[in-house]
Amino acid sequence: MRMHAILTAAEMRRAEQAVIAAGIPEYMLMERAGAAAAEIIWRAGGKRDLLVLCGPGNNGGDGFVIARLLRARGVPVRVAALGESRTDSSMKAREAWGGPVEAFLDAAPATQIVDALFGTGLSRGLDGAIAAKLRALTEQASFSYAVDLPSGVQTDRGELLSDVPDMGVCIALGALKPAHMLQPAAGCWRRLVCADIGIDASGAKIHRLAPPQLHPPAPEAHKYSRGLVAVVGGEMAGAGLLASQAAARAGSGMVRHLVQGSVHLGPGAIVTQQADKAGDVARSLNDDRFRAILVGPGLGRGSEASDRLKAVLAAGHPLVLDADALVLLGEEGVDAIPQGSVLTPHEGEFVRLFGNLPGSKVERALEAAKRTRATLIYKGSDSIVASPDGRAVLSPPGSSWLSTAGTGDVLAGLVAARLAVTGDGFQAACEALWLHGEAARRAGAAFIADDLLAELPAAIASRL
Ligand SMILES: NC(=O)C1=CN([C@@H]2O[C@H](COP(=O)(O)OP(=O)(O)OC[C@H]3O[C@@H](n4cnc5c(N)ncnc54)[C@H](OP(=O)(O)O)[C@@H]3O)[C@@H](O)[C@H]2O)[C@@H](O)CC1
Ligand SMILES: [K+]
Repeated sequence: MRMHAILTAAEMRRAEQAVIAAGIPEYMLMERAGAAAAEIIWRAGGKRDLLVLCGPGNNGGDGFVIARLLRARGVPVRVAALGESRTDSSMKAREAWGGPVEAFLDAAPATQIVDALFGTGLSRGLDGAIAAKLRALTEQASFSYAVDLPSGVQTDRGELLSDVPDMGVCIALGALKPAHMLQPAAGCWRRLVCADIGIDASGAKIHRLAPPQLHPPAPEAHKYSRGLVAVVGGEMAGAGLLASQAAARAGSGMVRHLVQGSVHLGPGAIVTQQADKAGDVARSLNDDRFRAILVGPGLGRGSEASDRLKAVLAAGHPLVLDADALVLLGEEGVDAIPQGSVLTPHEGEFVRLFGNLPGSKVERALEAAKRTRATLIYKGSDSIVASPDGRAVLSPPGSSWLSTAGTGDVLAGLVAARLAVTGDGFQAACEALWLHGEAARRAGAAFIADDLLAELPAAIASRL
């Protein structure tokens, strides 16, 4: 399994400095970056006419290298620049290009365009006229490539500091940056490729979500050794049932669904147990064989729900806290969250729990994990798993069809199952997030949350 490292702009600069200190000049790195990008462009666009847009820094320098190398392959190349080149390496690359350089705002369109205006050194939004010209040229081109990042994208936060047109391919250089995974930036291209330029990113704390390595049950396994899960439901039985089924299909040995009222729904494999009062919940959970308890889906937000939640918090088992449990904890305060729990907030729940924390979504997720000493899945179209020890995993954009009722309940059930199986909150969160995305991919279009359940066995089988 290959874990893609994600480096912030500052970490990227440090990694670059380490390579330079080891004797590779900066210009050599620029040549590598330009060569890698040129290869990708050549494979996609061949000899179609190309316009390279170069900025004043090293991103522009990469552009000049790309222009020179593709010209040498017989591509009709023009270059347009935003003024003079300002770094030593980009001046060198411009000199090596040696051809004409048009004024950016006057550049005529081309079949292919390369955005090498700004990369990790972007410090503010593009001027209106420059952004408008970049959009016009991009829309007039049939092929468009962003070098490292589309110009206007903030590297660490994934924000758009000015208007960014839709690009065809984004060519990340050396390592992925947070903006390659975070929205809205991650929605600005159709394809993302990462070019290796010899940067050592092995110390990275942030990675892209990778397909997990899963294992079948051991030969001597039985239902309790595989992990007993409880799903503590409440007012709305359907949500708890979805979560229970997800937990049952994601590798746990047995699932008990504690319901309010005499509701007996769902497949026979799920043990439905009536637990009307908080005391019933406490009694049911008084069993050492539980490896994970999920509470939140369908719980409700009234005083009864609050009492049920307290019974769960006091039970002393590894917990997955989702949905209404997070809302109730938002009122109660995060101090009530037992250390080592897994929390699965979406944006609204996150803000209720932690307020408006500063920084990027990654920094906010890590700060919340540190405060609660819990693993977080900070959900969204750019979900993040954050550990209190500082590790974070960022999920690439998945199926937008997941934005439908009940998919969060399925994810919470998956986390509970994987927690019961692995005993490790961070690993469980990563595995669950990947399985959820993979089930959605397999379910195709216009699915409902229940459809994800049927896809789980195949998603799991693909990783054994
Ligand atoms: N790290 C690596 O290992 C490697 C990195 N490489 C490449 O280098 C890139 C980073 O290069 P970089 O640091 O020179 O920054 P870059 O993005 O070219 O822009 C900085 C310049 O733009 C200016 N400027 C900023 N915003 C502006 C605005 N809105 N409007 C106008 N001007 C604006 C800014 O000026 P200032 O903010 O000081 O006014 C400065 O002059 C990286 O993305 C990758 O492509 C590879 O070559 C090799 C290996
Ligand atoms: K760029």
